Amino acid sequence: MIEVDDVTVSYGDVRALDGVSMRLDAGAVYGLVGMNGSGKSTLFKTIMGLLTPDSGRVAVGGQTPTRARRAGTIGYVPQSEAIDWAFPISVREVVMTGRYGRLGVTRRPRRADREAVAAALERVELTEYQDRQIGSLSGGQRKRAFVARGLAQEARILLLDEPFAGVDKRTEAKISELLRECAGDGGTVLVSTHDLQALPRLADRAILLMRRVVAQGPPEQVLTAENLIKAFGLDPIEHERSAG
Ligand SMILES: Nc1ncnc2c1ncn2[C@@H]1O[C@H](COP(=O)(O)OP(=O)(O)OP(=O)(O)O)[C@@H](O)[C@H]1O
Repeated sequence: MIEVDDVTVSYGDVRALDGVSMRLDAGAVYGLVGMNGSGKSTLFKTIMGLLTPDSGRVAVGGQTPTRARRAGTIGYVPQSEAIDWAFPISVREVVMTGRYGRLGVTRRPRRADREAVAAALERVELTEYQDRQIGSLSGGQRKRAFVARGLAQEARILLLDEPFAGVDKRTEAKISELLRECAGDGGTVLVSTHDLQALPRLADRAILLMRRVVAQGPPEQVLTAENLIKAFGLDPIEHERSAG
């Protein structure tokens, strides 16, 4: 569903991704793990066609990323920091933006759109909050609103940039369950997370990123001490010993 082949992406002199390759199939959840600055958001933006690689190739459902995005194939839940929470828009309207690709030129939602939005709000348990301004929700509720937008879009691919940051365990479990359902319905889900403990339950496959792919495969095979040291730097205990 997503093919990333030897992709290198730079911001001026900063090389954010260096020869990254991966293949993401339909019907699975992929957990993307790496330290701050390892290139996770850059990878999402590249798959979305918002950044152009210096070299290498990305295909999304056999199309270029830009075409796939414009066709509504990809649902994207950005990092909270990337969203303007003061924007005067209700929770329901945020979720409706997931349907924009399907609305006609009038942009007027049809019954099917309203039903998809209502169903998505129900699934994330935000029905009673639908008329609130998006910025008036708590951090976890905001995340759920954006997950609902991805669900309402009915995209075959869902990319989520740290949907668990700052949410409580119950919300994390709820979002995880929804992502598993999406994969169960044949979707491809790529989710970045810092919660290594929850990864085996969430993801079928883990991808450890440090500008390059350090390891990818079943979570238990990827999250070894050796790989984590490669991806996150020095083992803190070893570091203390050698420093002491
Ligand atoms: N717009 C930009 N201009 C210049 N450098 C950038 C830009 N965006 C990201 N970078 C750099 O590219 C590298 C990868 O950043 P990216 O945001 O992809 O990391 P990340 O893994 O998503 O990090 P985090 O976990 O902190 O969100 C970092 O070194 C970062 O400083």
